[in-house]
Amino acid sequence: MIADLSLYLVTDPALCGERGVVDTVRHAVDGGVRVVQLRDKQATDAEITAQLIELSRAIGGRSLLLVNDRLDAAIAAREAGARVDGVHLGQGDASVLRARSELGPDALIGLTANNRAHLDAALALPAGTVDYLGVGVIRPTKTKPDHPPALGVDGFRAFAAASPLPCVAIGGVGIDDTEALRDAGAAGLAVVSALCAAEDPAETAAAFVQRWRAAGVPRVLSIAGSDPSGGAGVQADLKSIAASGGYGMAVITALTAQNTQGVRAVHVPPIDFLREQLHAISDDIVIDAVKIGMLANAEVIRTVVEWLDAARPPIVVVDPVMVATSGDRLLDAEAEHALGALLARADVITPNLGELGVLVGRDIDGWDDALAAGAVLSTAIGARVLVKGGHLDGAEAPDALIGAGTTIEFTDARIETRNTHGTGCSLSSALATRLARGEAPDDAVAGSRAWLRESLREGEALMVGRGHGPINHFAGLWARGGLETRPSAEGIATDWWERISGIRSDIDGLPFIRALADGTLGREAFVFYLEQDALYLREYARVLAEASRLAPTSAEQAFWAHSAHGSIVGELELHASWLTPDAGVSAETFAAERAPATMAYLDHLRATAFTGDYAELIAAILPCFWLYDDLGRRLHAGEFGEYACDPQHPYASWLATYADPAFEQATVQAIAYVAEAAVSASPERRSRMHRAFEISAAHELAFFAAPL
Ligand SMILES: Cc1ncc(COP(=O)(O)OP(=O)(O)O)c(N)n1
Ligand SMILES: Cc1nc(C(=O)O)sc1CCOP(=O)(O)O
Ligand SMILES: [Mg+2]
Repeated sequence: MIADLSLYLVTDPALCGERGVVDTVRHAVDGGVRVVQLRDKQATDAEITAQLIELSRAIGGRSLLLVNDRLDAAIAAREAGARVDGVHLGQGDASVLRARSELGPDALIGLTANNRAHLDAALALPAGTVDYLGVGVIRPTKTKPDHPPALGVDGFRAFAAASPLPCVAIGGVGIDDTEALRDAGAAGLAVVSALCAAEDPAETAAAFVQRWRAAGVPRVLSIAGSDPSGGAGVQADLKSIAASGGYGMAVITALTAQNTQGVRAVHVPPIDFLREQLHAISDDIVIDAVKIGMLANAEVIRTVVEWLDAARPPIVVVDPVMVATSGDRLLDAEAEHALGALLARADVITPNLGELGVLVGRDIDGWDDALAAGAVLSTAIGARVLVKGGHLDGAEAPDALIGAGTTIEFTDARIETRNTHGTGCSLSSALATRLARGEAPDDAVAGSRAWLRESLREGEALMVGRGHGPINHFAGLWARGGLETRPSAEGIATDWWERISGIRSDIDGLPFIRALADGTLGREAFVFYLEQDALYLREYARVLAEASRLAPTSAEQAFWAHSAHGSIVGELELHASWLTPDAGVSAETFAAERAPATMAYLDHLRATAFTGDYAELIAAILPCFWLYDDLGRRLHAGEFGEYACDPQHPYASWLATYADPAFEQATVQAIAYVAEAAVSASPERRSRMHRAFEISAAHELAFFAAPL
């Protein structure tokens, strides 16, 4: 394990005063100290051993524990069962070679180096003998009166630049040195008086940690499954971490074969390989935060828990991936049980309402109930809970950060988009990164949510997949960097047409279409269809007229008005030519009942017209043009059989109306108007347009299916 040396407390009994060393250490570790070095020049070895045993208990594995100078005392404390992780030795102290030999390869051994000669000597030692260098003094300090000449920050920078070993800055280090020393290459700050003499060591340590984190690029490890479509899993985590200002790393717990339409297969590699991945990272890289996502089974969960206890990352965010978008439970009972141990090691968990329900053992009934359940869970696991309300119905999309006796709610208008794949993964990764940058929890949630909303709004432009597409993790960065890419009108039209390919093939396969094409369609079904078409066209004409009224240009106003005229003329011709008494149709066709499919379609169009949004309305209007034109030309071109082109076909004259060149031209124009409106629309409005378009296409399918 590589040690996190970021905040390194060296104790001094005099400076700890009446509070004493143990309580000072306990509070400082509570505040985020990562290494404790017991330093006491007056105590006997036996006394040092006893203090190490007491400190080991007080720290409880939450920080590393070293001892200054006293190698034998460290050995004795270990033999007494204390967890003593290593020693720090000076130039005149015991040999680091002996320390390594006595304490073993996993011990943390530090060596003081105040000048170039010390550095060269350290580098001449066998590799792996020394883990880090204590380099000082940065400035004169009373804590060590016999200190060597001050290096200053620049002297430290030069030293660190020449050292392949991590360098911890020591000697006169205060909180205001944090940024400069981290920038100078420090692997950590070793402080004595700044913490031992502090009125509140926990608060002071936390302040040091916040400044240290804010001064660097957080190294964030995602432990999750792989989503080859790039929208969720480690792929989304890495994008989210990078977009939030972190350096992302990823350990893969499971391989999935999935796309925007669902998961096809899951492969869980051998558990030893997961363990190897985890240790490969923690043996080499200081981890500032971990985000844990999909853990496929109990064995994977236990392996991750075991590693967490060894690696002790300072920030752990768990996205309890337990319930699929479909509502299916993703973990078996054993895994759900094992999850408890993982949650107990989390700083924040981010369940959606389904996952919250599983974790508290009951269904969640609305937002207030979710808040209550979140509070229960937070108390039970001793961590903050970010309850995600995205699955709630309604115009609002709330979240709430619950924990430490507070509930902070965040709410915004829901963003209407189908491109929500990986939203949960992305939010939790952004949150972990922001926490590792030193942001306060509520600020980190607010910032992550704002970034996520921008990414959701821009997801449509990516045009990824035919199902629930991904968010655009870098939308904001691209916009600010001049890299924003707007889709072309042609690209949008192609994408939208492709996205209804399933509906289009379903229409082709309908009995009604097949029977119409091969001439076997019964008279009754045909007349039913004509009647419904007549009822539809009369109302469709009104919707087209509304589009004309809303149109932003006179050309579009004229086009939609002309189309409205064409629709009502078409309806009238239906009557004149087909809906006649000798066709066995009553003159009062409009007394005919609107079939459910007709009613639903018209309701969708009228509801869209009611929004007053021109772009959304013409998107809803478009499928009627596009699908009829496409179907008619293919029918007429013989794609459904040559007979459809035969003048002897019982419906030859009807089929001929489908292939009208004027209608084809009108369709091309309608597509152009919609695509141009989509290009200039905001991503959110474009998403609403696309949704209206897709719903209309689905109604077309139902309309063609109704007669048979
Ligand atoms: C982290 C760290 N760096 C340097 C020292 C100084 O150790 P040493 O040179 O052994 O001097 P004394 O501490 O013994 O006075 C340190 N203790 N820790
Ligand atoms: C223990 C120690 N070693 C130093 C070295 O330069 O090797 S300076 C030092 C004391 C640092 O105390 P304070 O943080 O209160 O300045
Ligand atoms: Mg010493």
